[in-house]
Amino acid sequence: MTEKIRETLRDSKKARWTALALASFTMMCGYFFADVMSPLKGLLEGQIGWTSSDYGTFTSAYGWFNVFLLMLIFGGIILDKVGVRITGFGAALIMVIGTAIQYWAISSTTLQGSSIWGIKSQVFFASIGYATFAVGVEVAGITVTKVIYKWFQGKELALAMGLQVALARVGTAFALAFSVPIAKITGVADVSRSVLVGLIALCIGLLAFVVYIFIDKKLDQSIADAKPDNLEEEEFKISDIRKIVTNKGWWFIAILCVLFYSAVFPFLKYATDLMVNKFGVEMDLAGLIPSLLPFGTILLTPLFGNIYDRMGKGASIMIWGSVLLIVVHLLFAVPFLNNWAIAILLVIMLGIAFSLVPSAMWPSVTKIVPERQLGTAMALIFWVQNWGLMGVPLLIGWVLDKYCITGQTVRDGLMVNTYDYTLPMLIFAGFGFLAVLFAFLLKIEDRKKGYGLEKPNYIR
Ligand SMILES: NCCCC[C@H](NC(=O)[C@@H](N)CCCCN)C(=O)O
Repeated sequence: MTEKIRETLRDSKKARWTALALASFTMMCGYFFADVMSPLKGLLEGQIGWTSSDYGTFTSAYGWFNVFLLMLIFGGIILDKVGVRITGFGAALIMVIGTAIQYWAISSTTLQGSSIWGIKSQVFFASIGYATFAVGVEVAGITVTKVIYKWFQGKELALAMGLQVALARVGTAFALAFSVPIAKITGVADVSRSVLVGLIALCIGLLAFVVYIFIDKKLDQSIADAKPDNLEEEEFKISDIRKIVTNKGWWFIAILCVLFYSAVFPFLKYATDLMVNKFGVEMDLAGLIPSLLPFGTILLTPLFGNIYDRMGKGASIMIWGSVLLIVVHLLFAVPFLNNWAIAILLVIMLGIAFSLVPSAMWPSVTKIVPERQLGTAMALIFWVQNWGLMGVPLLIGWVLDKYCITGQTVRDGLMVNTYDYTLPMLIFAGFGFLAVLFAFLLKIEDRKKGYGLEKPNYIR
């Protein structure tokens, strides 16, 4: 049996790392686009008259279809039923379509001045585009998890997942660092230009996935050739959903995930604005400090993944990452700590937290559910998480508009509000406290059920 398994294409280092590179590239483009608007909050206010609440509505649209129309869950079920090739291609195509809608909305002048259901038309359609894109990028995310498990099970699983996340962070870092310069490249600020660059990147990402499809076919063929004729694999059944949602360990990971990520991704959406308002950084440079966060994680996530592969301690890694998250957000909340050097230090610390938890969390899911349920289990975790990714930016936008406006100022010749970020940062720290609690519960559950979260992934 062991002999047979060794004969599949996944045993070729070149093949499995190439597969990882292609799928991760598609995700990197998706992550670039996901955050391309984040550093543009100030420009959106000045150039096309968006308020913080408009911006909050737009960013929260990320979860509209995923959460309310259950698109993510359908995506997970489709993934477990039809496999990574069709699902991944469909997801990449949906990303391109959503991005194109958003580009049209942002660049259109005809939408300005009207509204739909009380939302500015331009905000509404940009949000629809972003919500569509979000279905694609989230389903692509779960597909890539299954892709990595397919190629790396019993091998460098957490390292591979860490590298995929690291490349995704490169996409985020590029968006945070270059979105404003791209918008201003001609000297006249145009936010739609950054969105267009994202659209082009995603078209290339789609092509990369098409290439992946050919390698994946070869892998399946090699697995079929190596498998004894009488060995039937158990297929995913809809009743498996019940098994997933009655699994306590799965719930602890899902809740930890929503809490932890709610204190990171929504924070990033406002981080550029925080740098300007609290730390007095010039708007053109303000995106650079938050962009250090993904840069740090690029090295650290695979590093911690490698440690998990070889030494285990997955549940403990998640606890330490969540503790660090609280420390960072509490320090961000302290009013007199307002020097930009402190902001850099805190972002670096947040980068460590943001490497620890994901490096251990995603490989751990594969230890809690069997492979045939992996797509659906991941989709359900992402679904729970998307409530946070959708609700928290909305909450922070509302809190800022309602409680945190301290005055007005002229930036880049445009009149904008100034904000006190203490309250939003305390809210983020609160998520961190709850995350630590659930990380502990997960560790206890692991001890009871013997998932092996504290054990190495690598089978020698
Ligand atoms: N192989 C799966 C890795 C998941 C990585 C994880 N992504 C998510 O949690 C997404 N649901 C949210 C992506 C939001 C993008 N702005 C991550 O750590 O990025």
